[in-house]
Amino acid sequence: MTDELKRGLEGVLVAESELSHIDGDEGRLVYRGYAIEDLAREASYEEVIYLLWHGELPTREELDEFEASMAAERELDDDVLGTVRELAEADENPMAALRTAVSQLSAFDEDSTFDADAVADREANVRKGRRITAKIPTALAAFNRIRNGNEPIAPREDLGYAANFLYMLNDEEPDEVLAETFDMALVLHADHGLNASTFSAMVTASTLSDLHSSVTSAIGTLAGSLHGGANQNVMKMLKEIDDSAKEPKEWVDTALDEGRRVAGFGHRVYNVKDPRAKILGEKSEELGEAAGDRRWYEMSVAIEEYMGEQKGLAPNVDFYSASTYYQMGIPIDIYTPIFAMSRAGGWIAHVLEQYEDNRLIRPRARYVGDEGAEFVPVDER
Ligand SMILES: CC(=O)SCCNC(=O)CCNC(=O)[C@H](O)C(C)(C)COP(=O)(O)OP(=O)(O)OC[C@H]1O[C@@H](n2cnc3c(N)ncnc32)[C@H](O)[C@@H]1OP(=O)(O)O
Ligand SMILES: O=C([O-])CC(=O)C(=O)O
Repeated sequence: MTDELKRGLEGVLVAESELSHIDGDEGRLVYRGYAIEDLAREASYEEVIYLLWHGELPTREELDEFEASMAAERELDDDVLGTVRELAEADENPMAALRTAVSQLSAFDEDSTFDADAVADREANVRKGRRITAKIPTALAAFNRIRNGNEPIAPREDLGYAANFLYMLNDEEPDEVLAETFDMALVLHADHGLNASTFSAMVTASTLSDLHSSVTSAIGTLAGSLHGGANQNVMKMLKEIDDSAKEPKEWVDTALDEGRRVAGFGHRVYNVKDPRAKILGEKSEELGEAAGDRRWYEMSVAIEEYMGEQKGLAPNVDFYSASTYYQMGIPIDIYTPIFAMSRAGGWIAHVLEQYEDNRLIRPRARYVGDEGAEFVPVDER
């Protein structure tokens, strides 16, 4: 047993995984051996989660079957839709609403179980994983429509995962550029080693709790501003800079002087620019070019250059996803739930892996509290 303290578990190896590999010095990311750049360009989100869950890229036939089986699971049970409605009408935070809805899904899942002998059943977990992943977009799109005074749009089975979400969100089929850009963003966010939310899912699974609990834990963990919550804070910063007509530098100087973190910069594993930020930066630029408004992209580039000079920090995945989603017309406060929609594929893959070779995850803390305190009964204190 070592007594070396690793705050934030930095660098601590706790598992072996075949899912994703990050080279933080070279800025490289692979899912099961495939470079993220190739997957982003060539593969759909469904193809990528098939790869993560089943270990190999699907054949055409396997992909068709997998897509159809996911698409058939998109509808929400009326009770879950009722909960989503209540939460939307109460103006709940979208991540909190998603967390609650995903938790409730287990009540209507025929494979739902807390039986220790059954929680790790791989086939049942793949079925549950398909249902959870298929239903998250429906819940999120319905939530957004209801809080804006609109009725939810029923999912369509003939559209891909990405296109169907945009269709349900906007009551309009997206054009090819929007659907492909969104699909690519989902591919880029699908997995990333033992990030905090994935680890949270694994810790939950390691107690032999169930998949719904694992994904619910992960959603709660992703929500924080040091993790998935950063993407919306990036866009808030860009909007604030735009509204104030300040130079991006000035805004950053003020934030740093006040000891605040600049959202979208820094990473526990990357020491260089995140490869996903490169791809999303290109998308952000293309969207700005197409709209004849390069403002959001250029402001982002100015911040990137200045943060590099001032702090030696490079953008992470959240930085350019913000201006990409904004230029796609997506509401800012659902950027993090969209991250969850994608990362669900990775969470489930890691939970499947955890169950295969499970050991309870349980680190320890160095006790620095008092010893030998003498107990005094409450009325004598
Ligand atoms: C999908 C994702 O989860 S990607 C990450 C998304 N989160 C963000 O973008 C939020 C902003 N970034 C951060 O807060 C951090 O870079 C993290 C949490 C992502 C990584 O943090 P860690 O590896 O734990 O680094 P740590 O928090 O110890 O920071 C190291 C130093 O860099 C500074 N730093 C790190 N990131 C930033 C930032 N974005 N802005 C300003 N300073 C920063 C810290 O203040 C600290 O400085 P100090 O040593 O002088 O106190
Ligand atoms: O890996 C991490 O620490 C953060 C994360 O989820 C990502 O970058 O996608």
